[in-house]
Amino acid sequence: MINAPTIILVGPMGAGKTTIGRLLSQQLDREFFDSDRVIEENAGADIPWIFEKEGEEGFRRRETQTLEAMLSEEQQPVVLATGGGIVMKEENRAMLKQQPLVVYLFASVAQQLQRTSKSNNRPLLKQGNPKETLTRLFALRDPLYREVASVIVETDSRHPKTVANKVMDAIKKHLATEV
Ligand SMILES: Nc1ncnc2c1ncn2[C@@H]1O[C@H](COP(=O)(O)OP(=O)(O)O)[C@@H](O)[C@H]1O
Ligand SMILES: O=C(O)C1=C[C@@H](OP(=O)(O)O)[C@@H](O)[C@H](O)C1
Ligand SMILES: [Mg+2]
Repeated sequence: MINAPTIILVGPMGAGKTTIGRLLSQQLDREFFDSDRVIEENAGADIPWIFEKEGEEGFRRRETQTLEAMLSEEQQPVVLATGGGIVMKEENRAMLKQQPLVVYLFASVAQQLQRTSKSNNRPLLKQGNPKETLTRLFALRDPLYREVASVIVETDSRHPKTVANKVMDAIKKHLATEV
């Protein structure tokens, strides 16, 4: 595992990308990045503010720039959590597909709904009915997560530590079978 490449987490809002990414980075003693946090730091503003002032389009532009910068920098292997919409742009998917270790954290819509109901900082869930939004986005994005991922890990009804261990096992298995 010491030699494992950068681990990139994709999946819907509430899958646990940020939470599991941090745990994995601790277990592997690696740096952790979250594309959403990097976007916020570079913008000097939070995501709701960016959506309000620049629209989703402005946010997506920043997201692509951030992904590009993070993947092109020569760096030690890190753990990178992405935002749930990273797969919407073709150019992002092309970048992700070139990466050796992209993990899709799968969560059912019911579980996404439960986990995202605790916070207030996801602009896409602030308008309309969150269940309908998550259902619509899942139908659109689930095939795209599958398209870019090399490993899929189910997260429903599992404690974050259990999910992190499952990801580690799945990565080991994947790296062992890859030639
Ligand atoms: N496996 C899990 N079991 C229970 N709660 C979780 C799990 N993974 C994440 N959470 C919680 O769900 C919420 C959303 O998690 P987060 O890591 O922000 O997801 P994402 O980055 O994929 O949107 C947080 O409150 C987090 O503590
Ligand atoms: O699914 C999406 O389009 C988004 C997911 C969010 O990240 P998380 O998946 O970490 O919540 C964040 O990037 C933004 O609110 C948009
Ligand atoms: Mg997140």
